[in-house]
Amino acid sequence: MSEGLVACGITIRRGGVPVVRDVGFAAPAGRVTGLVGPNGAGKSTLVSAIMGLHRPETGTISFGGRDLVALGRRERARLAAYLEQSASTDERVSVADVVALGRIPHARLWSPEPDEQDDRIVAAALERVGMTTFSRRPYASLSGGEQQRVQLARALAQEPRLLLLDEPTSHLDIRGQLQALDLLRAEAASGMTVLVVLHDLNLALSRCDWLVVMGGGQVVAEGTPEAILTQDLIASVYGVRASIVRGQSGSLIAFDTAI
Ligand SMILES: Nc1ncnc2c1ncn2[C@@H]1O[C@H](COP(=O)(O)OP(=O)(O)OP(=O)(O)O)[C@@H](O)[C@H]1O
Repeated sequence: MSEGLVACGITIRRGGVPVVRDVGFAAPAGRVTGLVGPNGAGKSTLVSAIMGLHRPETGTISFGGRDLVALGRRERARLAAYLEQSASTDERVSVADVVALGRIPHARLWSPEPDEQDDRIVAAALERVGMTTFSRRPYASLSGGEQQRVQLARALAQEPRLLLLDEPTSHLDIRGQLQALDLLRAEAASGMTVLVVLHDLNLALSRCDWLVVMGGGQVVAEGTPEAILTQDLIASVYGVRASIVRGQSGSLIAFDTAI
């Protein structure tokens, strides 16, 4: 397996407080890695640091053996796409224009206008998220879930080798959630490294190849979902009593009560 994303000894302060503390993990290439943990665990801070939005006080972050922290903005954007928790976009533009933003890192300096290839990539990305018929609509006129699909298309249009997504399914209905995760799995199968922050542990259990669990700014577990999403872990990290129901088509977490 080729080397994907590797973080070692990452500490990040926000407002003077170390909210990510000595974090190390790996997200293998060709796999969907889920980053899970309760509110405030430090997931978004960690992911945004991978994109250079917060500078770690200590530690290293590499992708394919290259130091990501040292990369310039344009170089990083050609390598990695980031779907933020609440992606903001100038809402007066059309859906196709929003997706075309994903092509900016690939624009040639001497001819910055999108060409036919860009148009094809934008159209293909819209089709992959089922939003082709919305392409001329004003972005602002879309529902929250539709906007989230368009933002996913923007990230795909960037043709990244590393895709970071912070709660990309928070506005999606159950079908949309499964479609989005299956789309990420298909991208990973063609070699992309995918790191996705999720709150839905059943989605993480059924669709992620690898999980990193954070709690209190630290990584508390890392491994295959089946191996690490145990009753004890859910109780200690989330403070929730749950049982794991093993069925023929996989396992399911049945949540009982907050402890
Ligand atoms: N400017 C700041 N000053 C102090 N603390 C901050 C600041 N910004 C963020 N934090 C804290 O950092 C911690 C980690 O936040 P982060 O957004 O990374 O968590 P998260 O795991 O993504 O949470 P959620 O699941 O709620 O999105 C939180 O406790 C948050 O309150």
